[in-house]
Amino acid sequence: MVDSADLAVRTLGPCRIDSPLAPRLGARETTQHSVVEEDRILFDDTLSMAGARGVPLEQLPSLEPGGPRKKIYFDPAKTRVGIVTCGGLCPGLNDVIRGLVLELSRHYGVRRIVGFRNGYRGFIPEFGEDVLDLTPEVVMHIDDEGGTILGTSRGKQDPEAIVDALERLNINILFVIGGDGTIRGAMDVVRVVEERGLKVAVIGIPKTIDNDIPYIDQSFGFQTAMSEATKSIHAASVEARSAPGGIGLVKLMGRHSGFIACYSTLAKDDADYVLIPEVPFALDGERGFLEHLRQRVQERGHAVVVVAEGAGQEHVEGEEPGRDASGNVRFGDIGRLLRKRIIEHLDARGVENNVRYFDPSYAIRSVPANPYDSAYCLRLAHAAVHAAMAGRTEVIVARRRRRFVHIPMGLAVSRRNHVDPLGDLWMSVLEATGQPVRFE
Ligand SMILES: Nc1ncnc2c1ncn2[C@@H]1O[C@H](COP(=O)(O)OP(=O)(O)O)[C@@H](O)[C@H]1O
Ligand SMILES: O=P(O)(O)OC[C@H]1O[C@](O)(COP(=O)(O)O)[C@@H](O)[C@@H]1O
Ligand SMILES: [Mg+2]
Repeated sequence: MVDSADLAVRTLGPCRIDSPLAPRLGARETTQHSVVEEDRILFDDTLSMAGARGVPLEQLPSLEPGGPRKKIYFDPAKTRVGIVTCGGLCPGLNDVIRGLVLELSRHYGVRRIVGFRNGYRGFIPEFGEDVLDLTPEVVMHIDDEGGTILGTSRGKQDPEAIVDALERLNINILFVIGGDGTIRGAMDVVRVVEERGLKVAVIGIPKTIDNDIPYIDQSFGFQTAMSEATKSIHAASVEARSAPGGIGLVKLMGRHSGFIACYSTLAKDDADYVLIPEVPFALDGERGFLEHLRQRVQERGHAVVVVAEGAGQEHVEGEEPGRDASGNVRFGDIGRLLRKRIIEHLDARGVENNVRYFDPSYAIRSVPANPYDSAYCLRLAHAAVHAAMAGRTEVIVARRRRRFVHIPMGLAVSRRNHVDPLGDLWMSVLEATGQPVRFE
């Protein structure tokens, strides 16, 4: 259970410098549209959860609000900033980089901003990566392209060497744009910064198309990625409806979470089945998936199946793809397994079938952000700059229940965000597809 200690935000010290944005903050007060910096945002949002704490109102766990402060910690004229992007691609990475540079330059007057290339390896001399000077002119139109102008990578790097690079370049603010692994790497950097008694702020902007980062509404880029995924689901539906016994089968990314599969199905209500990592399913047997699919195809003449890449791994044992450079599990190919098993099952029963397999894989994450995610990325970048200039560290900036907040990194990596099989989202998917609650 999350408590107040989990939500405490670390700071480098008192804020004594007038913020350039202070004149804009004078008349503000806490409303449903804004929160003043002295206020806090309740963590629990139902009476039952708040009541279960059994503590007075002021002791309920609460989050520090994001947004500009009247006073800041860093002197903009003496501030040098580093930016790094790590892990898998996600629509909006360039939007975040652009937003950070424009906010730092235009509103705080920070002039020295560098980008580290290819993830954390950009700090390590052996990789010979030069840094990239980031100015408004350099970043102005980078949001038109997917990917990241800095490049990215996976694989743990030595935090001591990373902090050596920060010291060599006199960097006192580091923005890390990445997912769970990146945030863990940032925590290692914070530890070394403290051991050396340095005053360096490390702020995370949570990134992943998987939406597997907890305690936030949705990670940036997720909406764009799931929108891209709907194109494959629609194509699968067209193929399935255009052939006797047509079956469209779509495999989608998402790692150990089924959010992309769920939302892209709800958006393009063409799927008859959604299979996700969070809900096991039996393939065989009278109540298994294959038999149910056979009946659906014989009744309707076609069907669409959406499967998340991490689903049904118990059916692809023996394929030992191992782990990637960051230690993330690599999955057996559930898409190809399902394709094979569906054809075998229907052929054996003399049921005509034409299976069309779609694996959009990287196509959903290498596109530019849609306008919604672009706006979201810009606001996240603004919040990250405000947090850093106010001397916060070891936090990610996030939107939680429509409010921008500071979430300690330790909490952000304490668990993974999953589709709750008993939650509203999965209920909606079952209602949309009409599939049984369980295949067993
Ligand atoms: N457990 C960890 N501890 C420290 N650093 C990590 C850890 N896992 C990953 N990293 C660092 O974070 C980077 C990205 O992590 P990864 O899990 O691949 O992607 P993402 O952060 O997008 O989920 C890796 O290049 C690695 O340097
Ligand atoms: O980019 P790689 O190494 O092929 O890994 C693919 C994985 O990256 C992702 O696209 C995004 O993962 P991260 O955001 O955690 O990096 C996953 O959905 C997918 O399983
Ligand atoms: Mg990740």
